[in-house]
Amino acid sequence: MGPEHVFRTQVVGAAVLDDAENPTHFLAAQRAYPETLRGMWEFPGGKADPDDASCEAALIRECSEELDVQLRLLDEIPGPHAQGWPLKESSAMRVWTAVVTGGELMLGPQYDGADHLDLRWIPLHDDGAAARDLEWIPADRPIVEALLARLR
Ligand SMILES: Nc1nc2c([nH]c(=O)n2[C@H]2C[C@H](O)[C@@H](COP(=O)(O)OP(=O)(O)OP(=O)(O)O)O2)c(=O)[nH]1
Repeated sequence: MGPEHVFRTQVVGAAVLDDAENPTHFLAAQRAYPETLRGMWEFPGGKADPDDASCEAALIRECSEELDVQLRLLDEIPGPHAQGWPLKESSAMRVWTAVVTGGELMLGPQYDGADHLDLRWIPLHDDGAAARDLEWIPADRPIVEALLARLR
């Protein structure tokens, strides 16, 4: 896929950090559906709709709907395409670091959302061991590496 490839579906994802200045953990979410992705870990987010004013607005909306929290976006983790990181032939994801500015994340057994089986804070300063140990959606692995490299 060359740099001119157009991805039909724009996905957006958040690498939610526990702190903007001195992050020690980021949030990973375990997908509940579809069956082929069930149990795999991802960045919370979803598809941008035509109604969203921007990808940033889409990401804030998705996280409000799915996680019931307000996010402040920090920096984009730039992927190899203008549309971000390729997921499939037809889709790519733009990813931002972010912090929670409103609401409260429900983790572990308290989490009752339909989209995820589990939400977990993953430590950043173990050389990426805990992050790499999760069974990520395969397309997310390079994004995880870029995140770890950026926050090292
Ligand atoms: N949210 C998210 N989706 C990802 C990641 N990696 C990855 O390959 N994907 C894929 C899975 C899905 O095919 C697509 C995102 O769709 P989604 O199901 O999360 O989006 P949505 O909430 O708008 O869902 P829907 O209404 O269409 O069900 O991108 C990731 O890290 N986060």
